[in-house]
Amino acid sequence: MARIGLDHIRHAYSDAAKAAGDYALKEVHHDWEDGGAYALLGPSGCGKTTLLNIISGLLTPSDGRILFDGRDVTDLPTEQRNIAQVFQFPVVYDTMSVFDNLAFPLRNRHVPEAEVKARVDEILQMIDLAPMAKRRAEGLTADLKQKISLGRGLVRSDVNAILFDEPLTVIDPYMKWVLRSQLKRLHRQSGFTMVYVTHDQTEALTFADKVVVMHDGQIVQIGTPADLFERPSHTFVGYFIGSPGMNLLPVTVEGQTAHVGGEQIVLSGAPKIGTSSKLELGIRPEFVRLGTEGMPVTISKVEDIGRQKIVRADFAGQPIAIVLAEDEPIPADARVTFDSQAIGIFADSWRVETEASA
Ligand SMILES: Nc1ncnc2c1ncn2[C@@H]1O[C@H](COP(=O)(O)OP(=O)(O)OP(=O)(O)O)[C@@H](O)[C@H]1O
Repeated sequence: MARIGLDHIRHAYSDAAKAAGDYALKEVHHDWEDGGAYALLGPSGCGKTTLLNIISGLLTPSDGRILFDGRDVTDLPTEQRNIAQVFQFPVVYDTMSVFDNLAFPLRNRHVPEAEVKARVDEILQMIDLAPMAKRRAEGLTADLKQKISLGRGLVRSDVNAILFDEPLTVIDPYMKWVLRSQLKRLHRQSGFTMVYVTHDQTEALTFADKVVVMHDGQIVQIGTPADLFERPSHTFVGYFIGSPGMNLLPVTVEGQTAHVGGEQIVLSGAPKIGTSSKLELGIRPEFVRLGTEGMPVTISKVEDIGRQKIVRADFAGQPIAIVLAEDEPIPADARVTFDSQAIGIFADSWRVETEASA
């Protein structure tokens, strides 16, 4: 297993790139811990695959270096990086048995047959395919074939990292849930460094210890699922994570008071705002309280989503969402208060510290 160093990496698909906007991947500079489970999360086109391909060696970055445990591997081809990869669609040898498919990466490296058997048996148990070990892969469902691909990704114990590129795309929703939980368990048992690309927040949040949120070619935050929910660093993280996402309201700020339209909201501390041009107040729908006290709102819609209700309302001329428990009443003359500890102030999209939180 290895620590993955991303040393001032940038990538442009055109040689003529000059401005930041010409780069599919803007500067990335981070160290990912040995044995960590990282998910690269972001919408289509944000640069996830570009970054994954740079780690795997399918792409050479325009600038910067990639390091495995401090060793520069930037110019090494994929085969020499000692990584395992699991792709979106199963890569399975139909004519081989399930056992032989899993044994393939080990036999390829001339691992002694007794060791192959022990390791493959262990993986077969982990992915619940032991009863099918002798069956030919041909004719198995896509789910089962993808389980074999996952197992093959996990079979070697000497890899630097295992890279997963949207591995559950072809899997039906129930099986997705099962495999996601198994993968998390496998990570805990094995301690492999894992990097998992997805645009699905549920997948990222359930799999990863650290979620790497990407937006427009940049990493905007690396954090635990709780960090992303409680303290998003960027407005993109606020509205991309959560369902519905964070409410973002244009504000002006004077000392410890934020003004939204004609309403005043007292903050937990004075935000340290520099000369930024655009200020927003962020509050998650879960931390807006609806009752008979506070600031007026006009409710436009109530969506019943089972154990919760989502209330859509107009607050000081801005649309906001409020999450209520299913049995919470909605008063006729509804008003809102904001939990001051849950408010974030964002200047030009980035969270600013307050005197109390710094
Ligand atoms: N081979 C290529 N040549 C030119 N531009 C490319 C190439 N591959 C990707 N891009 C561009 O680089 C940007 C980042 O693409 P990338 O595939 O890394 O995003 P992604 O987040 O993985 O998206 P998806 O989830 O759709 O795969 C996009 O604007 C894309 O159009």
